[in-house]
Order: sequence, then structure tokens, then C-alpha cells
Amino acid sequence: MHKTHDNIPIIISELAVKALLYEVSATPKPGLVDRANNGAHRDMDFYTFIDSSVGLGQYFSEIVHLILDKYEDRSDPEIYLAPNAFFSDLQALGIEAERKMFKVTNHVNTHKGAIYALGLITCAVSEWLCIHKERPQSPDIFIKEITDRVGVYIQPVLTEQFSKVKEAHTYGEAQYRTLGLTGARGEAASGYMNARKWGLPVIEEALNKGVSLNDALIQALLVLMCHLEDSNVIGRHDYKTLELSQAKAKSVIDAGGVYTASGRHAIQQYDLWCIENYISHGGCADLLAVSLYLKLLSDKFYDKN
Ligand SMILES: CC(C)(COP(=O)(O)OP(=O)(O)OC[C@H]1O[C@@H](n2cnc3c(N)ncnc32)[C@H](O[C@H]2O[C@H](COP(=O)(O)OP(=O)(O)OP(=O)(O)O)[C@@H](O)[C@H]2O)[C@@H]1O)[C@@H](O)C(=O)NCCC(=O)NCCS
Ligand SMILES: Nc1ncnc2[nH]cnc12
Repeated sequence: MHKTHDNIPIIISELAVKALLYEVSATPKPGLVDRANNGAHRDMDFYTFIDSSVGLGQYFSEIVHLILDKYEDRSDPEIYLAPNAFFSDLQALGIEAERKMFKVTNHVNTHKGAIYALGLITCAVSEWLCIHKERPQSPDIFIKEITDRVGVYIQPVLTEQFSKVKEAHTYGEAQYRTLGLTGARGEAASGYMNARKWGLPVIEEALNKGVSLNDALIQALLVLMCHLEDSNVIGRHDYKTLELSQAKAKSVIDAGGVYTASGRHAIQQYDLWCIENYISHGGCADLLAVSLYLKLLSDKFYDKN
């Protein structure tokens, strides 16, 4: 265990909740809930997300405790446990967190995708800290090792999980059948490749250029929107609508995104267009939170210790 951090469950769960709060606070997010409006959502607002985020702190710290307990008695201190040593316990925590979220939000899906994604990353970072005694070699290696580990959990079960489903109940399940898309599960199986390629580097580049954290998050969201096959957009509409919205996101970036006055105007127009056309890239919002969570974790365990 990393020597400098005694209170790992609290430290990690605070970072996860912070990532969720920063994501919903970033404004303006086209079609999504933010501080200015509810985007293309009729059943939730900024405060629903605050309630939902705050309610998830316990879940994240329970995951850390689960992993600390499992690693306490391991025979070889430097080797990862097989995922089946903890995965069913992790799933049980995820299902319970979803249940609590729906209770807090009055049956609205604020964070189902985030419970899954940030839960998996929380598990992987907790394992990493149990295995490694020293700080990471570099932030990039740290992030790669954590996200690769999530891939190790999910790759073997990806198709098996979909094939077990008799009748599609979610957008993700329906789109696997009709389009072969793997949605939130596929992102995890890839080791969060989209967040690592389009989310995190854009946040870092923008911060290096001196823009605010808010604007860095918006720029990263726009880039994610260009690339992610978001099951929310397809589920409400179809693949063509996704392509249309992605082309709009690209034109906003071409106009300068957060970096120019015309780019910022284009973001506002795109938000109005998403609202009018009932388009929400909810999966991109989740991957923005993933990107930010990875950054907060690497800042904590690499740069600033
Ligand atoms: C494996 C699960 C994630 C279950 O998956 P499901 O089959 O439900 O999968 P998906 O539909 O693929 O997505 C689940 C949520 O993930 C977000 N998401 C969507 N596309 C992507 C993507 N390409 N990459 C990553 N993430 C994605 C999405 O979250 C957003 O949607 C919310 C709104 O959704 P919804 O209410 O359905 O839609 P609306 O249009 O607003 O509603 P209507 O008006 O149409 O009714 C929004 O807030 C975003 O957050 C998806 O919701 C997982 O849940 C699971 O297995 N859980 C069990 C526990 C477990 O195993 N845990 C593992 C350890 S942690
Ligand atoms: N800000 C947001 N708006 C809508 N759906 C979301 N899912 C996660 N974050 C979201």
C-alpha cells in the first residue's frame, strides 16, 4: 500500500464524487444538464445530479474497502488477484448503488453509466495501490495500468453478458442486438480508450493553454461527442441522428470551440439545437467524468504526493 495515504477509502471516494460534481457543473454542455439549463432532459435538473452524486460517496468507499479486505490476506504481495475473487461482490455493490440512485432521484437515471464506469475504475485503482508500494512511475503509466486492468475485468464477460439477455430492456442491450454496439460495457472492455484518447488529453491540453477548468471540460466533451457511439442518442433516435449531431459537434470545434468567440457562440447554438431535437449525449457526459476522475487520481497519486 502506498505509504503516504492512510485514508484511502475517503480520499478515493471524494475524488469520484468530485468528478461527478465537476461534470454536471461544467457549463454550457450541449443537450446535457448543467448550471444553465436541463438540456434535452425533462425529468432531471442540476440539483437531481447533486443529490445523486452525493449519495454515491458511500458506494465508492465500499469498493475500496472491498479490495483492501481481499488483498489483506493475499499470498503474493505483488501479484493481482484473479478478478473472480471479487467481481461478484463488486457487481452487488454496483446494483445496490443503482437502486439507491433511483430512490434518491425518484426513478430517474442520472448516473447508471457513471456508477458502472467510476465503480470499475475505483476498483482498479484500489487494486493498484494494494500492489504498488511506491508512487507511479509516471501519470501516463499509472492511468494505463488502471484502465488496462478494467479491460481485464470486462473483456472476458462482455459477449457473455449480452448473450445471457433474453429480451432487450436497455438501449445498450437493444443496440447490441440490432447494431452490434457494445455501449458502456464496450468502453470498459477497451480500457476506456475513448476517454484516454479524446477526453483526458484534451482537458490537459486546454489547461496547459491557460483556459479555466470549466472550459477545458467543455472542450473535452465536444471532442468526445464527435467520436463516441452514444447509446443515448441512438436509443432516443437512430444512428443517422447520431452522425448528424456528431457533425454539428465537429463544426463547433472547427469554429474554435471554447477558444474563440465564434466557437463559444456555436456551442450555445448547438445546445439549443440539441434541446429542440431532444438529443442528449449522456454517455459522453459519463466519459467526461471518467476522464476527469483519471486526471484527479493521477494528480493525487503521482504529481502531488
Ligand atoms: C453494464 C451497465 C452499464 C448496464 O448497461 P445497459 O445495458 O443499461 O447499458 P447502456 O445502455 O450501454 O448504458 C448504461 C448507461 O451508460 C451510459 N452510456 C450510454 N452510452 C454509452 C457509451 N457509448 N459509453 C459509455 N457510457 C454510455 C448511459 O448513461 C447516460 O444515460 C443516462 C440516461 O439514460 P436513460 O434514462 O436510459 O435515457 P433517456 O433517454 O434520458 O431516457 P428516456 O427519456 O428515453 O426514458 C444519462 O444520465 C447518462 O448517465 C446509460 O444509461 C450497468 O448498469 C450494470 O451492469 N450494472 C449492474 C452493476 C454492475 O455490474 N456493476 C459493475 C461493477 S461497478
Ligand atoms: N450532465 C448530464 N446531463 C445529462 N445526462 C447525464 N449523465 C451524466 N451526466 C449527465
